Amino acid sequence: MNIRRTSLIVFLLALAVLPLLPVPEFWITQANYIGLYALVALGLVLLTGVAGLTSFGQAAFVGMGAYTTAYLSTAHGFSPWVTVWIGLVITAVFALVLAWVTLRMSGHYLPLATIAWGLSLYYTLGNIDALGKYDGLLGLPAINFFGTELRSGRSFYYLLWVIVVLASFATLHLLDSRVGRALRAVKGGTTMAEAMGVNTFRTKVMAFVIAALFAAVSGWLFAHFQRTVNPSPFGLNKGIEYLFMAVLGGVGHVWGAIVGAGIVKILEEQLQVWLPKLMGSSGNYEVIVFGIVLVLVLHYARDGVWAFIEGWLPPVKRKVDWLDAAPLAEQTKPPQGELVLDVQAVRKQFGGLVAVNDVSFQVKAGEIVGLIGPNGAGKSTTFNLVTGVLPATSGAVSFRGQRIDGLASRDIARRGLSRTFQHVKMIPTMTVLENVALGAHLRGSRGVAAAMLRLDRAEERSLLREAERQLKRIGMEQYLHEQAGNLAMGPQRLMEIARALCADPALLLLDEPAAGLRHKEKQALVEVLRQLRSEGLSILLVEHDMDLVMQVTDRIVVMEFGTKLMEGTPSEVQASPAVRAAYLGTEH
Ligand SMILES: Nc1ncnc2c1ncn2[C@@H]1O[C@H](COP(=O)(O)OP(=O)(O)OP(=O)(O)O)[C@@H](O)[C@H]1O
Repeated sequence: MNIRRTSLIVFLLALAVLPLLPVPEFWITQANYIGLYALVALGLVLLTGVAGLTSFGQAAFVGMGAYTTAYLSTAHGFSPWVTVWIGLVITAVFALVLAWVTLRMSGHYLPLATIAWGLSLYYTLGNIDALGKYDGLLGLPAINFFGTELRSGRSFYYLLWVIVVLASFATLHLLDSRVGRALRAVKGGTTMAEAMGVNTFRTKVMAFVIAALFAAVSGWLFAHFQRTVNPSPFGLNKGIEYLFMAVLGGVGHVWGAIVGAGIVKILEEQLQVWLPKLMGSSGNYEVIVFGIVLVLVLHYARDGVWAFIEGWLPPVKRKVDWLDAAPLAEQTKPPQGELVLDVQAVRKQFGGLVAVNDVSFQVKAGEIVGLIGPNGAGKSTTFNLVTGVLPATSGAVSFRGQRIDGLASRDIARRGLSRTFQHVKMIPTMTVLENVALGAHLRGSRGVAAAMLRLDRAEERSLLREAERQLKRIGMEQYLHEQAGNLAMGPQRLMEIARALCADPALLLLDEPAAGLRHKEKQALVEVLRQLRSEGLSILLVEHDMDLVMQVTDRIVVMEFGTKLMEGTPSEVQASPAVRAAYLGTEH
């Protein structure tokens, strides 16, 4: 048995036996608070650590769960087992609205909006008569668990920690799934994820809602643990503290949430005892210490405490369980010679600059077309117009007879057009296999619930099988379990091609695939491209390496200053004085 599994079992056993030991009640209370906090921090692992979205407003969602159950159980006699669901629904609605409004906007809108949300809920709760204003509500019932009232800290402990452990495993399962890969892809910007067919907005909203729901469950438990609620634990300060726990523990790691919650709770307790003694007066001095610790952590240990623990553990090795998985369905491919891509007088203006000036060209099934030109000629912009990254100012782009200009990248990807990037875009902390499996996102359909409950395994095995098949197709099977971030530039670019192939495209768009490659790697790339063409794939290739372009392309479109200079076979282009002049920068 490996050390990871052993450590996990030891941890779970320790959790299970703690209340049975003759430890002081105070320990149990501490452990309960750690569990309550860990549940909120767990949501932040998904939201901030994995999806890269910062929220200071989680305490407000805790308050929502707590106050819903407090009010309904005291004023209307609802059972906590009913109020938990009502709290979750109310929280989901608020989280959806908040996410809907703020997540479309980039930059600092979300953190700012969550600060506003944290502040406003606190003052709202404190001003509603029915909720007891700042005094809050008293006399909440204890949770009744199959006839047993969970009144003592020890009995409450089990319900709480079972929920925390289940939520941790559900989060781990989610991260190791189709949706989890999409969520990780969102962090580095939306372009790559969208090109792989991920609806990045929906994915972010999903993360926000899940984090809010975890917080609401924590609030529900908190309310019935304390048996009283008031607004102060749900204010902005606490929201910042939750974020601190997640960052300190290791914001990208599920177990970091528990570690962070544990450290903060114990530290807080100790500091509250010692600091007033040291300072000679009472006050919230621990907040100052937390601030300093946070700055130090962000400076010296960005990945938090868990990263250190992780460093001691052996690397996770994925079990190969997909060899007999059902193959994914494939789209019917266009017959050789059929018009695949038709670019008609496409134009892009950036203010006064015409980056692409009424350019037209076509790509037929089974051919490799090169798009070349000096720096700044407009190749990448043309590429982005075709793939939906940029909207065209005018002109038309059709793919297999249907207009695709104006469509989102992910909708274009769905039609069978897949791409790589000039600067490799990948998830460095995932393995090569997982990165490539992201390319097959649109070929799967299982969502969050299936992933959390591990009901997505059959589909997941098929996706991984396909990823392995594509890696083998381009000769990269030896890198399957390597962390993508450890790869040299050549294999990284090949990995991007495998990822694009995983989408089962009819047309592959490669943006400077040979950039940064060594001679041998370029030769390998030439072989890969030829092989793909022989398998009937069409390829549009933007490339600066003339040697490679001349070796693999059937036709070449030359651009200069945003316009199409000429189009022809490699030998025609090589013989053209105009092309030579364009590259040498002389008049023609
Ligand atoms: N978002 C943008 N805003 C303003 N100008 C832009 C933008 N993107 C590109 N341009 C300009 O459009 C022109 C074409 O750029 P583009 O990147 O398409 O050229 P390229 O042929 O791909 O060049 P390279 O080979 O260096 O990648 C350049 O003058 C560039 O500065």
